[in-house]
Amino acid sequence: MDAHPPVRLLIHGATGRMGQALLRLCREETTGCEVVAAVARRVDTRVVDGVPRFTAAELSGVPAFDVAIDFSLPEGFDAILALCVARGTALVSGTTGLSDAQKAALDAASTTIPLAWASNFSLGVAVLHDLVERAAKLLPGWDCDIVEAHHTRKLDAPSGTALTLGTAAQAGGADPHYASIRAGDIVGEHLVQFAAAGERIELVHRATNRDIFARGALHAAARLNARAPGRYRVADLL
Ligand SMILES: NC(=O)C1=CN([C@@H]2O[C@H](COP(=O)(O)OP(=O)(O)OC[C@H]3O[C@@H](n4cnc5c(N)ncnc54)[C@H](OP(=O)(O)O)[C@@H]3O)[C@@H](O)[C@H]2O)C=CC1
Ligand SMILES: O=C(O)C1=N[C@H](C(=O)O)C[C@H](O)C1
Repeated sequence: MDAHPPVRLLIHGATGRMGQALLRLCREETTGCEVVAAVARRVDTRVVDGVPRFTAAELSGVPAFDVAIDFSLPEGFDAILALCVARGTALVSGTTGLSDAQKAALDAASTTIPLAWASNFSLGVAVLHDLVERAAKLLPGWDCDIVEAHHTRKLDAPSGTALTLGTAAQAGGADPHYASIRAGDIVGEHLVQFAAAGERIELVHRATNRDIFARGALHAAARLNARAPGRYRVADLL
């Protein structure tokens, strides 16, 4: 018998590409989590696979949960952050394209609840982040370019991951430039290139399946549950 009760999850953005991946993994894999509410802007069916669905307008009335996982859009982000603060629950968010005010609100909320926001929940990108900072430090004066490619439905550009990798490059002393490609159904690819006269280094991450992001977020949720308030990085929760 499992000594720990399951972590009760609210999935915010439940009908989207990421939301559907999260709900499927919670059904099919052993995650230590149980989805108690699925929220999207619009809802066609009230209960799907035993999980009650709520519209964004009904958010304040959702049942008790331990951790919210948010993969929605910037226009939905303020409401889920406010709900987690009001209920004193943890929040894992992968929503990209947040404004500076929303990023400041994340910092403010982390004084009262445990929070993990990341532009990319894959292990590979967490490692790439460190490699980029190290390469930038070792290659002063080299040109640094970050090229990201995603599916045509993606709304923000450059991607959140590209901007985070850019921060790593800047921490190493580089001055990165960005380019974005939107084509077909590309899940997510990031190339960080360092170039000088006569030579070039390319560091690349290619995601071929959204489950890597969803598994990373579920792992973060299980680890974040019942932690002290604060802002946690993916690396802190491995
Ligand atoms: N950090 C990471 O590892 C990753 C981050 N992402 C990011 O996650 C986000 C979602 O991506 P993706 O799943 O592809 O997007 P989708 O467009 O497929 O899904 C968005 C979801 O959010 C819901 N939504 C939109 N507006 C609101 C609102 N105001 N209130 C509540 N729910 C809302 C949508 O509901 P409805 O359909 O009813 O409008 C839908 O369920 C993006 O910001 C993306 O960049 C994506 C992959 C990995
Ligand atoms: O919207 C997506 O799809 C993705 N968004 C994230 C980002 O903006 O970096 C992460 C991943 O690349 C997929």
